[in-house]
Amino acid sequence: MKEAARQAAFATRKLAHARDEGAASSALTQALAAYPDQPLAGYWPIRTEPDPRPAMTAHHGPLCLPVVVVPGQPLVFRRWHPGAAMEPGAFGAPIPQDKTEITPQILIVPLLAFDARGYRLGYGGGFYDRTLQALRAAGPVIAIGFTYGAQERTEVPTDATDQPLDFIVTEAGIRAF
Ligand SMILES: Nc1nc2c(c(=O)[nH]1)N(C=O)[C@@H](CNc1ccc(C(=O)N[C@@H](CCC(=O)O)C(=O)O)cc1)CN2
Ligand SMILES: Nc1ncnc2c1ncn2[C@@H]1O[C@H](COP(=O)(O)OP(=O)(O)OP(=O)(O)O)[C@@H](O)[C@H]1O
Repeated sequence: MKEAARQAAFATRKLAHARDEGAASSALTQALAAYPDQPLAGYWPIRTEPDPRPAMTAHHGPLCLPVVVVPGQPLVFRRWHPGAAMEPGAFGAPIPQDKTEITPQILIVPLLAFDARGYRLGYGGGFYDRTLQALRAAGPVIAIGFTYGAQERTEVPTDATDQPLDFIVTEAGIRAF
C-alpha cells in the first residue's frame, strides 16, 4: 500500500519540482519567522525535494542536519552553517563533518505525500517517525512538512507508528494541523 503510493508521489513531485521550487522556499522562510531563536533541523536536498537551505540561512537560531546512525534508530542532528564542510552520508545525502550534536525544536521534514490530517509518507525508513516520537516524548517540538501542493492526497496510508506534522508548507502557503 505505502510502496504504490510512494511510486506515484515520486512522479508528481518530479513535475512540481521543475515548476515551483522558489515559491515553496519563500513560504518556508515566512513560516520559520515565527520561531527565530529555536534550534532548527533542515535537510540537505536529495532527489526532487524542495531546497530548504535558503530558509535555513535566513534563520537566526542554531542550525543542524539529519544523520542516519543505523537503520531502525532515530536520526541524530549535527550542527551546520551555510558553507560548512560536508562528508558523504548514508543514503546519498551529505552530512556535516562537524560531529557536534544539536537537539532541534523545529524540524523541516521532507516527504513524498501528505494529507489533510497532517500525515506524511516518507521514503520508508521510518526515520522521521522514530525521531519525532523520541523528541516529542522529551519536550515540545514543531514538525513542518515541506513540499509541493501537488503532493497532497485525500488520505495517505498510515499505521500506528506514523507521527503527524504540525504544519505543511508548500508554494500555496502555510497550513496548520
Ligand atoms: N534530504 C534528506 N535527507 C535525509 C532524509 C531525507 O528523507 N531527505 N532522511 C529521511 O529519512 C534521512 C536519510 N534517509 C533516507 C532513507 C532512504 C532513502 C532512499 O532514497 N532510499 C532508497 C534506497 C536507497 C538505497 O538502497 O541505498 C529507496 O527507498 O528507494 C533516502 C534517504 C536523513 N537525511
Ligand atoms: N517509533 C517507531 N517504533 C518502531 N517502529 C517504527 C517507528 N516508527 C516507524 N516505525 C516502522 O518503520 C517502518 C517504516 O515506516 P514508514 O513506512 O511509515 O516510513 P516513512 O514515514 O515513509 O519514512 P520516514 O519517516 O523515514 O520518512 C515501518 O515498519 C514502521 O512501522
